[in-house]
Amino acid sequence: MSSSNLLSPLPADTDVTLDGSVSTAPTTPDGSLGFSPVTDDFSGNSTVRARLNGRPLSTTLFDTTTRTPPVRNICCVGAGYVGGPTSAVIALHNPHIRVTVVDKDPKRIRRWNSEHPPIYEPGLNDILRIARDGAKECSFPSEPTKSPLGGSEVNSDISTSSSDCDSQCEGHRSETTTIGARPPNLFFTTEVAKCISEADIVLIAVNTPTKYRGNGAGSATDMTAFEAVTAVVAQHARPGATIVEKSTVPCRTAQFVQDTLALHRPNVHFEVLSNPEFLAAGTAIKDLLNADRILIGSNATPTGQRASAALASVYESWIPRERIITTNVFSSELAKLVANSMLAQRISSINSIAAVCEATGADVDEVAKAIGADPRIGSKFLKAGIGFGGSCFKKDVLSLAYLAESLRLPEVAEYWRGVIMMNEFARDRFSARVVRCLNNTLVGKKLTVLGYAFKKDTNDTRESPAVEIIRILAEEGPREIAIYDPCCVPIQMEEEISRFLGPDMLRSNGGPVVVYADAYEACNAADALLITTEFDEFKTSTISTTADPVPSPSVVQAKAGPADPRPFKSLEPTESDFLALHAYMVKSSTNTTLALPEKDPFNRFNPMPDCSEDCPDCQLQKLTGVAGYGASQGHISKGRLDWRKIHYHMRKPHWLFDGRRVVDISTMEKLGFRVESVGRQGR
Ligand SMILES: NC(=O)c1ccc[n+]([C@@H]2O[C@H](COP(=O)([O-])OP(=O)(O)OC[C@H]3O[C@@H](n4cnc5c(N)ncnc54)[C@H](O)[C@@H]3O)[C@@H](O)[C@H]2O)c1
Ligand SMILES: O=c1ccn([C@@H]2O[C@H](COP(=O)(O)OP(=O)(O)O[C@H]3O[C@H](CO)[C@@H](O)[C@H](O)[C@H]3O)[C@@H](O)[C@H]2O)c(=O)[nH]1
Repeated sequence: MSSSNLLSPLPADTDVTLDGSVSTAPTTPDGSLGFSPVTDDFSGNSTVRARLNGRPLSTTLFDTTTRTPPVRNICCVGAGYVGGPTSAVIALHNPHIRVTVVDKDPKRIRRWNSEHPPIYEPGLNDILRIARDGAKECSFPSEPTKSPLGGSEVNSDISTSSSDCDSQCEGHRSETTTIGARPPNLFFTTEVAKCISEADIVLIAVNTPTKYRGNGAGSATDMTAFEAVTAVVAQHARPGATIVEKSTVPCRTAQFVQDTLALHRPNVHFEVLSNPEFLAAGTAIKDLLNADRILIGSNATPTGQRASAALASVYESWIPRERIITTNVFSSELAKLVANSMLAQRISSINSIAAVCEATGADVDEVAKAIGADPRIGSKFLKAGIGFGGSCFKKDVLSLAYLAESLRLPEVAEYWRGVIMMNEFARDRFSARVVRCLNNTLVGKKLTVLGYAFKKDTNDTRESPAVEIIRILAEEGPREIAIYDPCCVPIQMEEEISRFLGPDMLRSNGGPVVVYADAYEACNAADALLITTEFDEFKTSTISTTADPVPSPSVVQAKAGPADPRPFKSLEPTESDFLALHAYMVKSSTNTTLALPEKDPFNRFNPMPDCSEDCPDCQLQKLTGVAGYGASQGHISKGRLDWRKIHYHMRKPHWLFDGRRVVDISTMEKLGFRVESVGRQGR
């Protein structure tokens, strides 16, 4: 494909062939194939044939000798948790590529084009300010300065240094580093078809939840959004474009995509790749910037390999080549489901052992430490608790189980369903323990649930075990179920509880649930406290019955924030180097008069676009009067709870049920709490 075609996109309805001439290939009208990638054709034949035009998935009609064309334009369909941050990082590290994120939801797109994006992830805003808004040239000392705390001080040094001497002089070159200006290369829009038609690579990153009705309900993947996007891509993608599955999809979905393309555009060549995402909520930017692996599945044909190499080149802008794993397309699809299923399985495994510990006197944390020291097992993902939540683990384990059932492998399906069963067992065992300890009646009692999000440092509540625990406790008729979460916004929690558990659950409608913005008010006069999310705020505070131990150097460093990343590894700093320095400067700055988004120690950022009238973050700020309260600022720790104060204002006998193993049991018992902990024998 000639580069001039790549740079000057044609209208959405114009087809251009690889050699640049206009194609006569027809574009079919809207339509759906009604395909189920899981239940369709599982004959197990190694040569898979495209059913619609008889062409094998890997067949090419094209000259395979030409070099991989450079990628100049990427379109990501789906501006959600995955599409937004992934595209932002791709754009940050590839300033020569135009990255456009498209979504059918205009409200979501408006928010991406504003000061308050629809999701909060630490570090995301700084990346948007560079890639979406364009950035100014800036310079800074190449070595750490003596006064790391003086953000503005260093800033003034920079301007003196860059304006007072010739940038080519010897002294300047060794003391000052300059990072160039860049125009915006990240865009958010609802013009789905147009942007697809302009792209060399189309990433599909739409939601693929569990089906909630019909065949396979509660287990199979709901491919509605993915199928709809595939049809649009098939009609509008430019010939020769590479279509990438970024969504988590059932194994063999690539065949469906290829079939759809062939149906709509026979005789036009497209490559289909699988490139699943492994980021976790709350650490998305860190995970993307330092990905331990990038997985790309492709056809084994020369064109498949070329497409894979082109996508790999995008990641190679910041990920070392050796971390990019290439496989066949179905292996890649399956690997994503297996990665999540194995992580979920580890949690269920340790939670099954927690039940054994509770019955025997062994301690699950001690067992986890002992087994985790074996490098063949490893120590991660062995924290026992009330079970995993989140939008991915349950749905992906169920999708794998459904796949196995579709392949007539009921034993495999049953094995993986056991992971979900154990997860529910962990959660329900905890609620049952609370009720049992409280004399099997909650009538007239106040219980306080600490933590509503599915994991710490996020306000994401999808599939949070706390929700089901609240439902079970409410059935026992307590006087009050108080809820406090350091990260979630109370009015949003109330809205969710009303939606998931019914409006009658709320105190305002006569129910037992009251949501608090203050932990101490939530715990006041409580009969029992339940820790349901592993927030650091809930850990035993240093205000204890014993003197504080001398903190270790690593603890001192952790409190001080990130270290100065200078001098950088390479002479030409990367955008990641800049962000690391920026984070260090902002964290070290003592200037608290600046609102967080305005903190710009190097004067690199342009003004951010305004929010629209319907921005929920702005509305929330107006309502609460607190700037930065809510998702836009993310989680700003309020510090650890003062457990002594909480104990003083609670009712006897001071029950504390630790569902996440976060408190120090002996300290809490010395304070007077009656502690019941997951994975430890109770009274
Ligand atoms: N959330 C995570 O942490 C995570 C991590 C790894 C992988 N995944 C996978 O990535 C995929 C996306 O997940 P997500 O969390 O980003 O979902 P999401 O719900 O946050 O975002 C999906 C977006 O797609 C848009 N969309 C749906 N249909 C569309 C259409 N026809 N045209 C244009 N836009 C459309 C929606 O409006 C929405 O904004 C899923 O398959 C998920 O399993 C998610
Ligand atoms: O030892 C542990 C570790 C985690 N959890 C719980 O497990 C859940 C999931 O945690 P985590 O994996 O950190 O968060 P997710 O954002 O759900 O990320 C998972 O799901 C994503 C979506 O597919 C993947 O991309 C990530 O790699 C995968 O970690 C949370 O409820 C945690 O409390 C435990 O109970 N014990």
